[in-house]
Amino acid sequence: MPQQPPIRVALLGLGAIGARVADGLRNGAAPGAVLAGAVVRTPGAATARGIAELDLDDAIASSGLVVECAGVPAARELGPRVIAAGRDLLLVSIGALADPADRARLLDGPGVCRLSSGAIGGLDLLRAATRDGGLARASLTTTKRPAALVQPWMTETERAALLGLTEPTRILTGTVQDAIARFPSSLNVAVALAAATGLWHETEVRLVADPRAPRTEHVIEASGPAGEYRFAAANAPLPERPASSGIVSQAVLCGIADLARPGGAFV
Ligand SMILES: NC(=O)C1=CN([C@@H]2O[C@H](COP(=O)(O)OP(=O)(O)OC[C@H]3O[C@@H](n4cnc5c(N)ncnc54)[C@H](O)[C@@H]3O)[C@@H](O)[C@H]2O)C=CC1
Ligand SMILES: O=C([O-])CC(=O)C(=O)O
Repeated sequence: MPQQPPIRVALLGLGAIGARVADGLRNGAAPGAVLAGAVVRTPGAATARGIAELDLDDAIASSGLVVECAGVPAARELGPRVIAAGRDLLLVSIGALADPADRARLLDGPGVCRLSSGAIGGLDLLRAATRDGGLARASLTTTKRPAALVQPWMTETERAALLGLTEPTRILTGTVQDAIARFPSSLNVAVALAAATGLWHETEVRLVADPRAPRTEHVIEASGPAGEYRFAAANAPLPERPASSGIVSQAVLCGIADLARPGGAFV
């Protein structure tokens, strides 16, 4: 069989997850894929790591796949440009799909937008369960350390209260839209759950700040005529950025590998 040329991957964002994905690509962790370069916000941040620094147009032109790991605002702003140019996009900041207009710009092509499973699992089963009205309701309960949940919109008093917690405390109960608006770098998983089930308005999101939580937990519960489902993940947080789970870069590398060498993937 003739060998396929490797798929060239451009990263959008080179923070905690992006840097690990870049290292994985350079170490052969996604066979059939090579790193073309990265789009960064701080000039020099990619070249300092020996990675070609690209602007978005270069990234689109010089790659077969753009992998977004730059956060929800960047995904909303730049993701649609990738798709409009006909280039495929692997989205990690799934929160960019929360707004229906952004969702259409990202999902309606001509480029293909793939969604990373990121920090959670069970989305394939829930997607199947939701067909023919099989799911009526869903919830996500996420637990993280308080320091990982501090947000720019918090007042000094709110921030101090969060950091001073001594017991597990629920700090959000709301819709998927509330969750991603208030915690855009912590609750992409809520939007991933809604994207899989279509239960954009019927999903309740709860966020718990636990000063003693050794891991980041995501518990998904869903039910309806199709059955009852419960998935729990307890992920080790990234040491350099505890807001993100360590598993996410591996999920992204699995996704890239599946796109580079189709076959054997669960779909
Ligand atoms: N789907 C999921 O399960 C998960 C999704 N995420 C998403 O991944 C994002 C990245 O996570 P981390 O790497 O931990 O965050 P991070 O803050 O370490 O990295 C984000 C990087 O993107 C860069 N960036 C921001 N805007 C940019 C732009 N316009 N152009 C180029 N670079 C830009 C920042 O400078 C930073 O280096 C999170 O903000 C979140 O949206 C994170 C964890 C789980
Ligand atoms: O990494 C995680 O555990 C989840 C996360 O930050 C997100 O969904 O934005």
